[in-house]
Amino acid sequence: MSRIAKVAVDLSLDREFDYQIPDELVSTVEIGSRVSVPFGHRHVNGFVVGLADESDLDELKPISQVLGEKSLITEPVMELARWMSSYYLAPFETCVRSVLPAIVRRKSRGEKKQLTVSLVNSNAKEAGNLICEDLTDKQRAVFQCLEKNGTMLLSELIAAAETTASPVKSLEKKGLVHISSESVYRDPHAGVEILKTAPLELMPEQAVALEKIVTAMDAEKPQTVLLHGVTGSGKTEVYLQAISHALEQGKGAIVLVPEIALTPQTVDRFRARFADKPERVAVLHSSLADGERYDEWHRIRSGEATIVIGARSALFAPVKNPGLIVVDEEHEPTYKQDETPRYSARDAAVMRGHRENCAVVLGSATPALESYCNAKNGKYLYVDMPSRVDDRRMPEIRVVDMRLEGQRDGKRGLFSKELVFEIRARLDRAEQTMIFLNRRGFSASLVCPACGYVSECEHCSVKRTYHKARHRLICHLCGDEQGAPDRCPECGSPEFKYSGAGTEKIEEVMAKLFPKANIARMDSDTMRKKNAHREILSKFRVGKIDILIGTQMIAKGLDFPNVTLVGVVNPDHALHMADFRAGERVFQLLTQVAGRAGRGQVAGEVLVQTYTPHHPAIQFARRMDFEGFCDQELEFRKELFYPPYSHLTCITLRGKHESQVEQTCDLLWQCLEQCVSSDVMLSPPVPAPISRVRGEYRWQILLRAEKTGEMTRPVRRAVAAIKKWPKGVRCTIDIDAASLL
Ligand SMILES: Nc1ncnc2c1ncn2[C@@H]1O[C@H](COP(=O)(O)OP(=O)(O)OP(=O)(O)O)[C@@H](O)[C@H]1O
Ligand SMILES: [Zn+2]
Repeated sequence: MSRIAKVAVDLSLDREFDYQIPDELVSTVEIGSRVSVPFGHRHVNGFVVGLADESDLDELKPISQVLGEKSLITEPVMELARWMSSYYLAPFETCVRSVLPAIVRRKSRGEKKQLTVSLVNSNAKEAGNLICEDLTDKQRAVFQCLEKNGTMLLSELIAAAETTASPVKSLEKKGLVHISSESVYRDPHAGVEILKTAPLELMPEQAVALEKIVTAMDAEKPQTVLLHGVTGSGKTEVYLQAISHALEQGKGAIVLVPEIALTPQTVDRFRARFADKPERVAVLHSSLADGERYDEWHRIRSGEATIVIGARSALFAPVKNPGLIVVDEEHEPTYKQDETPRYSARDAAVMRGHRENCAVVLGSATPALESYCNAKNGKYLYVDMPSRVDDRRMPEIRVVDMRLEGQRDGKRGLFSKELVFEIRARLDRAEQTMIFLNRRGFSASLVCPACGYVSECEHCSVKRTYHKARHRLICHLCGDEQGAPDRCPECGSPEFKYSGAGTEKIEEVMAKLFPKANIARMDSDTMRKKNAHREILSKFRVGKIDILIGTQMIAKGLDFPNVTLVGVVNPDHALHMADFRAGERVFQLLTQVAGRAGRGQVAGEVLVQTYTPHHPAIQFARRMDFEGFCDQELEFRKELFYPPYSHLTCITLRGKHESQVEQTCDLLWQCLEQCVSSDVMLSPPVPAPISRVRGEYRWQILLRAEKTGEMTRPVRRAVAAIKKWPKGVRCTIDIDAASLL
């Protein structure tokens, strides 16, 4: 039995402290236990992160108390936190904290209790008759109510007997009723009924894929598999059957889905397959209430739930002995957390797989170039499914050159003639259309043609977006908003121009073009209410909506067989972003959006309206040529030593005073220059592409190297070398940065 515990306390000190484990706690303290320890003159809480037999210190204070019954962090998850801390250069304690939902960390007792009341025994009736005369009217009413209904919730009993708790208490004192407290499960799916689905008979490609995955799962050293399946190839069905295999082996499974694709539809598909024992499936995502999250997490910890489906942080779910971890849409940038620790859930999943000796499946129709190269190099097993279920045809993608469109009409409309024509054809045939535009609001910007004034956010270096319904100008970066002016604040001209359409405007114009159609819009503005998602999607499913307009919310994972047309409006602005992955992102997005069309009997069609029709990302997407896209993109990455040929670290300094930020950045760069080896490519400091956010200026330094370790050591040293780190300048280090904006 170890006698010394290493404890990370909740004080952001980034170090561990040794404590003695007192005799009476030896059997309860384990790695991951939540404990209370003396610290200076007070007590603080912390986690046991390690156990030891010896300490460098002679006198150790004892742990005062263990909070909760079970350790909260299992050993493999604790190891994962340690790996994150060293790989992503994040304080260990922050990593430990981030593997637990806040509510689980805060409350050692967070279950919801309910009081139930029952008659004491079968003789109670007789006893009741005997003593009925002794009872007050109210007590009698309560007694009779229980006689009639059996055990009742205290609250229901009080309501039914039209009384208060006090007569019930009196009856308890007389020994006639028993009041007990029971935990109630806060069910995130309360009221939603699902029917069990049977496994589908697999298509040949699916069968091969499943077989390879199962072999990887059963191997002595389970492997990571890249499942490259085109949209509609039935990846989800393969996941489901692979999970069944894990269950048969007595193991659990974790399925990660991007938050945005974590629609009720997706969750229901998993719940339905395992509906014979619904308690086996737990969900973890951001729209759960705290209590629901607490219960779901503890159901996993207790071993009741063995299948977890959730967003990024569900990777840390305390599933015992997982047999499979699935990362669906593995290319999604949202798997990268954008606060410390800046981990990639995909890469951390592969890491957890290694540690728990469990297979990992990364699935996508458009794998990230990093994963694709890992598969081609043999690091991952490559499995592909190049055709759709039932040999359904891939949609035909047409690129509409909006430059020509403009010339034809003399004036530029929002929609091309072709798109309008095709939508009308769908309405006539009672088929459905989706229109995708990755910009919410009404207009991207407000411009004064007279003096050239553009409304920009005061705190960020971006334009404000006009929201017409609310008649306000809103900054999409910091959320700052103000009323839209009637005339130009600079020159007073009343001739304002709003340019660059958003989803709100598309909806308005559509409604004018197709007055009889049912049109709905899905973006973060219309999705504020809790069940808005479910409502719109189920209306769309049953055909009550003809045209669904949306942002990236509608790009992924949705499976609506009656959608035969997808229109993409202006993917161009994403191409012009100052990020080396811009082309890759547009290619992925177009492929995903296009994948929503033609998933049923009727073939689908996709129209992409663009001002840059010849851009390779658009052309390769049109031809559905993933390999062609990769070849040319990889060539460019290789030439410039960008990922996947290197690992990339982005250091960002931010602060209110630009000169201070710039000077500190220069200083840091000089330190770095002295620390890095010749294997590291160090770029000089530059202002970030979005140079100001929330009133703070931002400067960046990029480092690239084949191995991350070659950068982390010098970066750590350089940051420490700056003795006088000016107050007000903050530094973030992003290893394997997903975005440079
Ligand atoms: N073996 C099968 N037999 C019949 N239908 C199937 C089979 N496998 C999957 N399907 C159906 O095909 C459709 C597409 O499958 P699924 O959604 O799993 O594809 P996917 O590859 O995950 O798609 P995407 O990446 O586009 O979201 C679904 O409606 C699914 O029920
Ligand atoms: Zn702003």
